[in-house]
Amino acid sequence: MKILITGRHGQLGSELHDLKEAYPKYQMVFVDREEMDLSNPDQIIEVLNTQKPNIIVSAGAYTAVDKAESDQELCDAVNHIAVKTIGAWAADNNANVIHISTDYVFDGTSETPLKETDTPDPINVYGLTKLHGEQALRASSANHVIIRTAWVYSVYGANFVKTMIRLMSEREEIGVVADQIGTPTYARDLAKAIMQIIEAPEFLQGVYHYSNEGKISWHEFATAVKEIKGFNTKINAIGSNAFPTPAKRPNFSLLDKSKIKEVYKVSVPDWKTSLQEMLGEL
Ligand SMILES: NC(=O)C1=CN([C@@H]2O[C@H](COP(=O)(O)OP(=O)(O)OC[C@H]3O[C@@H](n4cnc5c(N)ncnc54)[C@H](OP(=O)(O)O)[C@@H]3O)[C@@H](O)[C@H]2O)C=CC1
Ligand SMILES: Cc1cn([C@H]2C[C@H](O)[C@@H](COP(=O)(O)OP(=O)(O)O[C@H]3O[C@@H](C)C(=O)[C@@H](O)[C@H]3O)O2)c(=O)[nH]c1=O
Ligand SMILES: [Mg+2]
Repeated sequence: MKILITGRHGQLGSELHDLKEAYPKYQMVFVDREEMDLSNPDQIIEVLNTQKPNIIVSAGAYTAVDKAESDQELCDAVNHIAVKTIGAWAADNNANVIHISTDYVFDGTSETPLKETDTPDPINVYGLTKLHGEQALRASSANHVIIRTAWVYSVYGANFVKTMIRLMSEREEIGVVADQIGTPTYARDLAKAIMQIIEAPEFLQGVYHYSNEGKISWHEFATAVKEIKGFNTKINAIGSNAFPTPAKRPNFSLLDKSKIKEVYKVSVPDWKTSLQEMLGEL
């Protein structure tokens, strides 16, 4: 069984790579930007034809949410057209696709945890291109699982936790938004969940929501990092309007994880336990 993973050097790609030794029964092939430029459909097909994977884990993506607002074409190529291309190849070659999507496909107006049946309505370019990627994969008729996750962090790559540590080591006072509610996801937990899906006796298609357990704001997330790391920086709770960014973010993106727990029996660690684990390794 051969598994091809895109986004080798991203947070999720790196965590999946760390699990490679634990799964010697699979041939896990990782591709980075150089080996497979996701904005180049011909190269995607060429690599897939050479590698002929049984499973594709589509972890590569354009994730710079603010930059995407002025870089829509490239963002669409990577988050939408590449997924369409992967889906078409998988349908023709009977491969399964596990694709990663985002809480940012939702508009943030819900007041209850978001279910897979809730209607997406993105409010920024990144979210829109990710939604178009999901739709293209579904239309491809490839066997697929789409995992929508949220607020991903890891010791690898760039993320909110590492940004907060940098800011807190430089400043005495920072402001962090308190009116955007969701749940962080430790990329290692997500990588383990993906391997559990691969290990499952049956590949049950569809969309699944996955994050860690809990309900917090970015402000509470930053405060937890501060407490665990022992910083003295004052973290002011601010409204989104006091932290203007090119892209709008949803105010509420808490995901309901019932379906993935029920169908794939995955465990969903508490957000703070996972944050402590990650910070312990940083
Ligand atoms: N990060 C987050 O907070 C969240 C992420 N997600 C989704 O989860 C998945 C994994 O995200 P995560 O690991 O955090 O993302 P990262 O930004 O850490 O990694 C993305 C990877 O995609 C690669 N990539 C970007 N553009 C191209 C391209 N043109 N060709 C080839 N590779 C490219 C990057 O390559 P390079 O290293 O060369 O830049 C990088 O390795 C993505 O689908 C993302 O949309 C969902 C919710 C939250
Ligand atoms: C750096 C900083 C950010 N913020 C705010 C901005 C934003 O609303 C929130 C989080 O900032 P970030 O830029 O890390 O978040 P962002 O890049 O929007 O994170 C998103 O990335 C994509 C890829 C996803 O799929 C989403 O699930 C989500 O994780 O914190 C502050 O309030 N103060 C600060 O000092
Ligand atoms: Mg970001």
